[in-house]
Amino acid sequence: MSLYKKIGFGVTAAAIVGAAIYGGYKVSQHYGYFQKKQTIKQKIGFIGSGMMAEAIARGILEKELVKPDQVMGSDPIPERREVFKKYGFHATENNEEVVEFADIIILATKPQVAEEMLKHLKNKNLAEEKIVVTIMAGKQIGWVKEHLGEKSKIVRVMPNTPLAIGEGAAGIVSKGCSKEEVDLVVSIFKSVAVVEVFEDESKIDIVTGLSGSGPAYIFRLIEAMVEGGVQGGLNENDALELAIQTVIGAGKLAAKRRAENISIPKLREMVTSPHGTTEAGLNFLDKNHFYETVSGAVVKATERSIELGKN
Ligand SMILES: NC(=O)C1=CN([C@@H]2O[C@H](COP(=O)(O)OP(=O)(O)OC[C@H]3O[C@@H](n4cnc5c(N)ncnc54)[C@H](OP(=O)(O)O)[C@@H]3O)[C@@H](O)[C@H]2O)C=CC1
Ligand SMILES: O=C(O)[C@@H]1CCC=N1
Repeated sequence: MSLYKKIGFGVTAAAIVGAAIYGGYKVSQHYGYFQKKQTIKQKIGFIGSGMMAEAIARGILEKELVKPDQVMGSDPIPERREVFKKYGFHATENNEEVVEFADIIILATKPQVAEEMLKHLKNKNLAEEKIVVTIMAGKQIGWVKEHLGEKSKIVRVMPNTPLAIGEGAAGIVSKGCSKEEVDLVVSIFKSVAVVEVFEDESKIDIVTGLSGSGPAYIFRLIEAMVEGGVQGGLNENDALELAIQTVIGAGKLAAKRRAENISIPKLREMVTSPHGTTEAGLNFLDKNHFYETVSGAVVKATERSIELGKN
């Protein structure tokens, strides 16, 4: 190819890429083709601007699904409102203001204060016009409908905090919504999470025990691995760096190899040399019921979710 042609091609390609990015398209890093950047026009309101509300709002902002002025959060705590304002979101003390503002209202208070919070949501338009998303552990759609009216359109979502960096996992069920309304909520969460949609609402309690609470189990695991490294003589910073990367690497490897039908036990075997170090570590875990302890934690958290739904 002549130098002129090479330069000509380069300039043309750069111009196409530039125009595409300007027009809201981005080049997929993985596949090298143009993708339309997903955006939504609906306004999102959070009742309760705590940890999970921030994770969702931050995640969808960083994905550029919404602009900051499409988001509002309410909270009685001034510091939480300040956190929301720092992202450029609207923030208020008044839940009614969120209901007025938003097309999609996310109920993000603790389940223990849900009854009190719902009692005060008296906005007449809520039932007919708005989609209500509840992320509250345990609280069933039927229970929310008792407060907001039979006609209300409710989607129950169980997210987790890695949504904040686009690496979440979420379970979704809905009642009283059109297919388009459910698809809209699913697409919002899909922009920042792997999403499983269920028919049977009781699955959401299990999702809560597994992936909703799950990040905390992994953080506890990291804490314990760091402790082991420090006991062996590493400094805490090095131990933390290595433990975090081990969790990231193992998680990514599990995801990639799963796509190639390589099972998790097989991946474990690939680390475990006969009579080697891993075997010694795993034997200690087994002797101390690690497997039953972790699966039991998921069951206990699931049971707590069911219990929270009864109160
Ligand atoms: N954190 C997580 O990883 C996940 C949480 N969830 C669910 O998300 C919900 C929120 O959890 P999380 O973010 O951790 O909790 P937070 O306590 O961090 O957030 C809730 C916020 O709501 C405020 N609040 C209390 N009452 C009201 C009210 N009447 N109106 C408006 N705001 C109010 C709270 O203030 P104050 O502290 O004064 O009560 C608090 O700032 C829970 O229902 C939880 O089950 C679901 C999945 C994962
Ligand atoms: O601990 C909780 O109750 C909430 C629900 C899932 C994660 N955090």
